[in-house]
Amino acid sequence: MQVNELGLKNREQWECKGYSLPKFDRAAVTEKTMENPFWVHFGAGNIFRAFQANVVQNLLNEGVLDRGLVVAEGFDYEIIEKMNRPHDGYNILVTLKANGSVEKTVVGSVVESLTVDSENDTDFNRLREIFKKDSLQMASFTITEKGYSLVNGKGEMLPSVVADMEKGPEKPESYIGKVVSLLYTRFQAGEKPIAMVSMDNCSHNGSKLHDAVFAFADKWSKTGLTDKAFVDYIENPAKVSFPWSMIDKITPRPDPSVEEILKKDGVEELEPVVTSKNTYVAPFVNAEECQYLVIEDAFPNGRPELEKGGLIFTTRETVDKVEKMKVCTCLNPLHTALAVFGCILGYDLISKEMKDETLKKLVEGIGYAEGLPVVINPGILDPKEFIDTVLGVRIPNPFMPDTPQRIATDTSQKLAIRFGETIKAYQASPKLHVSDLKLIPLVFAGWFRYLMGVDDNGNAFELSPDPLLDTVRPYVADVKLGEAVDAEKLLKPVLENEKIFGVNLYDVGMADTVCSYFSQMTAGTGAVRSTLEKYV
Ligand SMILES: NC(=O)c1ccc[n+]([C@@H]2O[C@H](COP(=O)([O-])OP(=O)(O)OC[C@H]3O[C@@H](n4cnc5c(N)ncnc54)[C@H](O)[C@@H]3O)[C@@H](O)[C@H]2O)c1
Ligand SMILES: O=P(O)(O)OC[C@@H](O)[C@@H](O)[C@H](O)[C@H](O)CO
Repeated sequence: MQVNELGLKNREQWECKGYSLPKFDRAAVTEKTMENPFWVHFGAGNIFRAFQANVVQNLLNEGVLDRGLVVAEGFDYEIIEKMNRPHDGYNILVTLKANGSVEKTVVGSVVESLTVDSENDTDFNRLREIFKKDSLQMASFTITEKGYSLVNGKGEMLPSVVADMEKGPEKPESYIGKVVSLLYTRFQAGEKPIAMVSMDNCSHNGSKLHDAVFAFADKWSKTGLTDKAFVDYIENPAKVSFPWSMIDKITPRPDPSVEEILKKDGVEELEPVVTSKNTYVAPFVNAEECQYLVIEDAFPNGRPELEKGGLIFTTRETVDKVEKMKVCTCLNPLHTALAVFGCILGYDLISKEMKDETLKKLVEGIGYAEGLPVVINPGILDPKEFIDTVLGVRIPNPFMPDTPQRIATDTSQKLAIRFGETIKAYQASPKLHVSDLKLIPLVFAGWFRYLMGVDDNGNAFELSPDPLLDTVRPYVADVKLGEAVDAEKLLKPVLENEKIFGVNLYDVGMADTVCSYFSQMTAGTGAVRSTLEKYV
């Protein structure tokens, strides 16, 4: 049983093992998609495989859609070369339900997989061709928060961005440079409309994508590297929109326990790959059942009826509220708290952490007591019910192989949005006081303690990748467990960094608390646990 066109010819073999297979005519769908593509997704990672690709598959099965997806990978070409192409774009989605049952679906809705590489003429020219098509309605993105950044940890423009800004849209190297070059192709083809939809977990994600795109369009238009009117095209929402969105579906990395289930069924060549750029991909993806994708309804070239697949289209204001609810209070901050302390306390599963009474109390406190008071009810989802499900069903799901190490990736990029927004809301409130926040500073102190790369037993552990590691690790490099530490002297430059925390922790009066917690957490082995027990 191979996950590819040939291997899927014997449908019975798969169906008798309980796999749901695509019910549409894939050859016909491929042909139509090649001719009239409507949706290109940038970022061929796990969330896309588990969520968007499956939504499109369901709509193809129901006959709501007659065309599939094109996926474009602009950062980690190995994903396309080692996964998508050998498997003809197929992928197995394994849904791990909280009651222990498992649903297996072969997803075949991705009918074209391309690298976004200006050195690869075949793929890049094909993308240019796609961007010239009248039929193209949306380009979406799950490229992680750092994918939108044009600068490094020190705030300096990335060399590839500097080069592209100077050279123009012909042969760009940087991710966003390549995307803007494709938009320029669309502009040149007759200023055709398109929605550029960021689906990453960052605040006001559409604006983040817009700002990065605008920086190139503005520069190129001003320096004559593109037509002067290109920037007006980007800035005209009737031509190019940048809707905000909120996406939610816990999608851990492909896990060996799931690989084993599929192997037992007789599925072959399942081995996951960890690419040289650290993406964990396999011919299968494992995810929870629960999912939400809420998108601002701003599609200048129209859009398919994706609401029939469960997506919610609404106003920007509602997306903002729903995103604040999920990313800033009711899910992602709790994840990051569990990630940081999970790594220090030696956990390798998020669900196991929820059996640790102290950690459970910690995330309940961050969610219900500190976060919930600043959540504005978005109307389409109830915040209290949402957090009840997150803490009662989703995060503790023992069948989900999610790890603190995955979630700890890029923590420096996430603290501002996951906690800073709450701090700002306390600052702005006439009734609430930043000094009431006792657990959020505990997570910040925990992050500094995490950066030491030494667990609570005093053993070294490997930190998850993060673009700021080289910048922030040196601040704690000389701290030794059991030795007195002048936390303020060491940590001040970081505590002041609004980019990391969303606020200057001195200005909001939280720096002293973080320093005090950090000193307590470094008092010796076991000090992280005892500090948590003291304050939670
Ligand atoms: N996995 C989840 O549970 C989940 C849920 C909701 C939202 N998301 C969002 O989706 C993003 C991707 O998650 P995933 O599960 O697909 O991760 P993944 O590790 O499977 O894939 C990451 C994707 O981002 C790309 N990427 C990584 N660094 C990049 C960079 N510097 N520039 C451009 N592209 C880069 C990779 O090439 C790959 O396509 C997350 O960062 C988050 O914003 C994930
Ligand atoms: O994907 P990241 O790296 O932004 O964050 C890690 C997790 O918190 C995240 O992936 C959640 O699983 C997801 O946001 C749930 O919808």
